[in-house]
Amino acid sequence: MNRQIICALDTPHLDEAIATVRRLKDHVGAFKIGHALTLPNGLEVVERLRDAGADRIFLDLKFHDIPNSVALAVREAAKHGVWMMTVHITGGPHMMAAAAEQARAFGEETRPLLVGVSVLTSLDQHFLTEHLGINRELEEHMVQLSKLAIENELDGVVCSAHEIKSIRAAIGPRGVIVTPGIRLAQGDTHDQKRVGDPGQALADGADYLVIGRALASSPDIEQTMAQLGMTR
Ligand SMILES: O=c1ccn([C@@H]2O[C@H](COP(=O)(O)O)[C@@H](O)[C@H]2O)c(=O)[nH]1
Repeated sequence: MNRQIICALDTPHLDEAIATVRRLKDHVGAFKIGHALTLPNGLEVVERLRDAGADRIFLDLKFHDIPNSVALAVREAAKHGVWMMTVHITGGPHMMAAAAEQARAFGEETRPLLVGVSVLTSLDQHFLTEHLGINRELEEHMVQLSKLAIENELDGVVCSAHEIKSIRAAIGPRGVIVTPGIRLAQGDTHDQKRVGDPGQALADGADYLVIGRALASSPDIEQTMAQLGMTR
């Protein structure tokens, strides 16, 4: 079991998600669900996955709206007892503060952790510069947005393996860093642009690693965890 690994359940099929939870619950610390699973099945999937053995559920719906709408969404999602949730940092300071206030209303022990998303791991510098017209370096952009997230009461941020060190230096030891886009050296990068090695990501300061396809499609989980260097 490695409690720092979060397995992404990217499927619309609840039966498949439940089977993956049963297969991996003794190997990983949490399971992440998003739109693919919740849109066809509703947020009741949280209870169903918990019944299957998923103690910690990360609801990755990446809320991005005006403060009032995001606050309402966070409150409704938190009622399901999820462990972690995502909001977009570019929703702005008022939106993040409103989300954090709602999460905190559920009590320190049971409230969800809120982490902020800035530049998705499927994007690169070219997109940022050419299509969004942002002229600073992607890493610097993410450092500034990550600082904004912590200043506005989020618990942490999502970033790729490329930015962990500089974001950790900027937000300090207490901010939670969650890193998707984790791949083996020779692994298929799929639709991800900014990928990294699991051991290096943890050494650089990530608290949690999100791994989807490599785990969910693994025919031999013991072997895949060993290849990832994640058996401790
Ligand atoms: O910037 C981001 C934010 C979230 N994700 C999510 O992580 C997993 C990655 O899946 P893989 O199969 O390991 O690529 C997926 O659920 C994304 O929604 C991300 O990849 N990048």
